[in-house]
Amino acid sequence: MRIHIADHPLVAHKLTALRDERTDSPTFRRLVDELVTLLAYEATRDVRTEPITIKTPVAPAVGVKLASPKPLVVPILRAGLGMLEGMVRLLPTAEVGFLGMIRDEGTLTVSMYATRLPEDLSGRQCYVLDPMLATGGTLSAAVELLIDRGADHITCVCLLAAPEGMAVMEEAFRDAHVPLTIVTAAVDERLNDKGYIVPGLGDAGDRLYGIA
Ligand SMILES: O=P(O)(O)OC[C@H]1O[C@H](OP(=O)(O)OP(=O)(O)O)[C@H](O)[C@@H]1O
Ligand SMILES: O=c1cc[nH]c(=O)[nH]1
Ligand SMILES: [Mg+2]
Repeated sequence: MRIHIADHPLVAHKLTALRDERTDSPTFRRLVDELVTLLAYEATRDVRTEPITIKTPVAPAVGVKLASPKPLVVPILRAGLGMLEGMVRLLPTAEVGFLGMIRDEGTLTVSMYATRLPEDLSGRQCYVLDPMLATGGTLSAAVELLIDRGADHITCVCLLAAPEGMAVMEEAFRDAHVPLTIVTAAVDERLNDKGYIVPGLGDAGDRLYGIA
């Protein structure tokens, strides 16, 4: 598994504003959108392209276009939905699949309540969107499902990660034959006893959408 921590002053600036408890929902949504655009630039470094020839006003030129099959972007509901627009803006040919997942706040175990994905993901590059990688229960279950359906290249885009969640992902996919990358804006200190990232930003879903 490859881990990329986006080390850029604009990323750090936006992340600081996101963490701030005084940031209201409309501003939080806008900052998530902007931050994803910056992370998407890194996350799509290996996106497959194919050559095309076009004509400039002056001469023919060889360029590239996004390859087929189309990349698949998979936001994990709810909070991952806040990252969708920022991602597809940079990947306009992408298709979008959905996973609805929620963790029990007491036991921290995850259940999947919605799945809307192609049955066969063979040959597809997949981009999983989830702002928070905490215990890793959610993201590991999502990645496992994509691998089971044949995805052959998976990149997870997270705003924040905890070391505990990173370790769970490393262990779960140690022997995976699929290239797996996690792109995140920062790795925080730890989880608290309720499974929240410290210092983190609180509950990403609630801060985006308001209801628990
Ligand atoms: O790494 P984990 O310990 O599994 O926690 C991370 C998950 O928790 C949050 O989702 P939540 O269950 O709060 O659902 P929501 O997005 O609907 O708020 C977050 O959006 C992640 O999906
Ligand atoms: O800190 C955390 C952990 C899980 N989910 C969140 O939204 N925030
Ligand atoms: Mg939540």
